[in-house]
Amino acid sequence: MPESTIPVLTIDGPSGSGKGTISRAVAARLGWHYLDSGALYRAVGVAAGWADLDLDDAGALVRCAFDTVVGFRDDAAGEPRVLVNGHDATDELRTETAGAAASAIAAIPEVRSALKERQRAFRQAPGLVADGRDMGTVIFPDAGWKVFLTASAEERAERRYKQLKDKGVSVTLDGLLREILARDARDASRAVAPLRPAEDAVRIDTTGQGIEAVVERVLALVPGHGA
Ligand SMILES: Nc1ncnc2c1ncn2[C@@H]1O[C@H](COP(=O)(O)OP(=O)(O)OP(=O)(O)O)[C@@H](O)[C@H]1O
Ligand SMILES: Nc1ccn([C@H]2C[C@H](O)[C@@H](COP(=O)(O)O)O2)c(=O)n1
Repeated sequence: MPESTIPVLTIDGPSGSGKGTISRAVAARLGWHYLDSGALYRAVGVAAGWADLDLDDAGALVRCAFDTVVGFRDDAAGEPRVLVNGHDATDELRTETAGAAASAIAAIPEVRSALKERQRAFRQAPGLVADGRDMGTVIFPDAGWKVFLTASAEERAERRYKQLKDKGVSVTLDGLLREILARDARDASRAVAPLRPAEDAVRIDTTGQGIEAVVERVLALVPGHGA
């Protein structure tokens, strides 16, 4: 099947809007592949940290983006794991520190270019669900279905708070809200591929909506897959 005819559904949105959760569930229901593009940016940020690189050294970060090897696999319990340069970095990748580092390096245009083809290579039959910030605008502008997920910043902070508490991570709700607002501002204001809905994206505000309801709303967009 020529790559351009393989169906793609993109789900973009700010941090904590539920992109990863919804995309994974929708991909499973469709039997399609899943791309967590944020994990690629987080992996470069984490690899840069391991190599003690300066987050202001754009040249070194671009080299790091080209050199960092990222692998995705499910463990025996079916939980997704991410390998960075052969090491299981799943837990480190999910920290707020890694998210902030990813957001900072993602503002460097050459880092974005370095990751572009790697993301497009995930377009494999029978289809792909891709989540991130620029999936519908830059990486897969020809996607058949585009979603832009939102939720109030307060609800997103509460979701993250609950998620981290459940993992035994000590955080405060106020601190998380500040981090979420700072990351939204940085991701939306950068010059290249800023966080914004594609013109043809369907916007879904998930504030007060459960995960299953959102999954059904997204699936309803794909002919033959609604409830
Ligand atoms: N509609 C929803 N209602 C309640 N909780 C939700 C909903 N969607 C997602 N969540 C929960 O919110 C948390 C964050 O979701 P998720 O990691 O999918 O967000 P994200 O947009 O991918 O965030 P990030 O961009 O930071 O990776 C998870 O604990 C998830 O279970
Ligand atoms: N398509 C993407 C995906 C991610 N980023 C950057 C900006 C985010 O703050 C950071 C972490 O992403 P997350 O794992 O929270 O989805 O990575 C981006 O610029 N473009």
